[in-house]
Amino acid sequence: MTSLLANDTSLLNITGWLQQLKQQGQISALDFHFAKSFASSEQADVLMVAAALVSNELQAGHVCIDMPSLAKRCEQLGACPLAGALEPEFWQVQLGSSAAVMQAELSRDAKPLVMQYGRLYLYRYWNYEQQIADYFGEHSLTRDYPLAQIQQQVEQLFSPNWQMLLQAKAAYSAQQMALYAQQYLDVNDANLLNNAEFLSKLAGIAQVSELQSLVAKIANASKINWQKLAALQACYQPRLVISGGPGTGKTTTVTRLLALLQDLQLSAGKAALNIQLVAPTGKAAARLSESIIGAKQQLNASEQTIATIPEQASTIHRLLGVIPGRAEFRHHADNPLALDLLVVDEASMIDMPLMVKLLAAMPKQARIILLGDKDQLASVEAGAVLGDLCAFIEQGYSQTLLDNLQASSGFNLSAWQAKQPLPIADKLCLLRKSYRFDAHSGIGLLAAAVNQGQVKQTMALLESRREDLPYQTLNQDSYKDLLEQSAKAYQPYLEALRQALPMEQVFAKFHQFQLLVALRNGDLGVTGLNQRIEKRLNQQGFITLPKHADSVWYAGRPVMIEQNDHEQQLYNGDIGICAQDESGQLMVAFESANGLRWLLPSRLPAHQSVYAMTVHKSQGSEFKQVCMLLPPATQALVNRELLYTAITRAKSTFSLYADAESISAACRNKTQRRSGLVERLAVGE
Ligand SMILES: Nc1ncnc2c1ncn2[C@@H]1O[C@H](COP(=O)(O)OP(=O)(O)OP(=O)(O)O)[C@@H](O)[C@H]1O
Repeated sequence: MTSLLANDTSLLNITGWLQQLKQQGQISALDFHFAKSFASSEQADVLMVAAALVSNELQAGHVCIDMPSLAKRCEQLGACPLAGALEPEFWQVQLGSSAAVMQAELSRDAKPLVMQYGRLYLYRYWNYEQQIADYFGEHSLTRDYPLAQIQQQVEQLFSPNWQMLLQAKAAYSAQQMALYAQQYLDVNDANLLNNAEFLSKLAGIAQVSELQSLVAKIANASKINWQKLAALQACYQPRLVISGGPGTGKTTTVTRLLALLQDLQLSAGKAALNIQLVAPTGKAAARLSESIIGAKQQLNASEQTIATIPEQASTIHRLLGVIPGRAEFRHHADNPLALDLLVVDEASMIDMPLMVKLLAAMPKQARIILLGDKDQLASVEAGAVLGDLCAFIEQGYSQTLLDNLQASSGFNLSAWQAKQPLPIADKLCLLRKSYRFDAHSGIGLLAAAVNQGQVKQTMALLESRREDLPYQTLNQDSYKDLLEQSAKAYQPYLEALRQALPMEQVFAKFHQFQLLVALRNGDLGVTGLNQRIEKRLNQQGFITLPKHADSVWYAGRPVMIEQNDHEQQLYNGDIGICAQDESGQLMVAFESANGLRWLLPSRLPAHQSVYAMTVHKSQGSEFKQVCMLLPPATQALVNRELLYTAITRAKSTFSLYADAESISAACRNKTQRRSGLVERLAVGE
């Protein structure tokens, strides 16, 4: 079928229209040139508009565009010279009959554009999505280890901290203790512990062994511990995604899970698994290493097993092997990684192209464990892979997996039997309990309220004046207060620098506090706030701004790298602090696994001062105190994931400067990134 307007005049009109959109900044030069590549095709007018818009969607993080959105975008952009373009059916009919569009339901002959389930893709992105759907849609259950061995090892690794329970018993009343023990031991039925007989027996206990035998009487069938289940799932499922909010024990669980698998390997007389740890950024990798080292110290396992768990994590880019100047990596399907098990932390930050490259480089039989928080901001680039995979996380498990999990845990999982079992659902586990925040922690409660979109509850928490949740409405006065508070919070690291304390201590003090914002520019964004905080610290004498207008460097300037530079081994998100060396020369220090690295300021790739940081850049980091400025609701960036991600970066205090309307908008606006991955996994493609 040829378009109604497929003639020279219409093509000129379309080209002019797209040109105008490019000049207005509505579409990029890349979108425009991609559109022009269809200029000599049949139905060129239709294809050019569709191509420009689908390409443009990638910049908003969408992997594809659906027909109603194509029509809506044409309406929003205005004056589209294509008759019928405001109707979804127009696009369905026109693209559905175009020779330049692969109809994925009918054929797999590659074409530049692809249509599937009413969505239009660039071929490359359709193919990425297909590879992820194939990887996670495959049936991959295994039974590599004997049941008795699994049961025994998992009990040992996940045994409760008895001393901690005994200490709690000394501090709590009988009723409080019953509640605490119920939560700590993951007992479903409160009456099992909160009854006269149990309480009187508990009261008489003084030794760990007595406590153990009392607790042993509570049948496993009345408990569910999701951390333990995640570890067991890994015994049967070589491809696993573990999602959980802050402090739900993702690192603790993965460390125990690795110990379990290594134990099983060693007791079967096999070689220990070659395990590698990665994260998307250097900062997140450093944090993963730190957490694994901490979790290993708590492990109830043999020294031999503990020694087989690695501590050093690297970035995904480093693992895959960057080739300077090339988009491909050294490791790919034809040159897979040499490993048996890969742990990938902060998986929500991984965009679709990088995820595909990582999965492609995995050896066929190797295990992969993705860790992350499905509710955090999605990756900066297109896709929301972790979120899409986790769409099935409450779906329940197949009979086979359920039988194995029940047999190895003793838990009653009948409520978790899937009505329609899907391979992807067998690969997911959600950790549901936070071990970091107790029931009274404002941060934990606030994160949960925002995540569930509860506006009233969120406002009530913020207005309750909790110590860990200082809140002020954003106005001129509170803006000044925010500058004052931020400058004050940064003084300790500058004081440490002035006293010439070791740089490690300067960094530790710097990381105690972080101001987070949504915008890059303007008074409410990174640039405006950086300038004002710098000015304030200069007035207070904590820094001395350079006299020459063309110089930006001074001792104490904290910077964040904004571009990967493989030669210098500096990566997007790395933080450095400027300081004088012995000769008085200004250098920038960076922390690394092998200690400090010092670089000349002139050697740094793109960077920016980092008194204020965007929430996006803060992913994978944690700070004792976080202060957030949420811009007015008119900003498209104000959404639930943004506020939730900012809150969950804070360990002890989260202070918010925002107006009520903006907080309410953030709670209500859940971002939807368009992709077809959920549908493809649901039909088991
Ligand atoms: N089963 C458990 N029993 C007692 N404490 C636990 C348990 N699991 C985790 N914790 C504690 O909770 C805290 C958070 O655990 P962990 O760091 O593993 O969580 P996480 O989900 O990786 O956190 P993050 O929010 O940093 O990603 C740690 O102090 C850890 O020791």
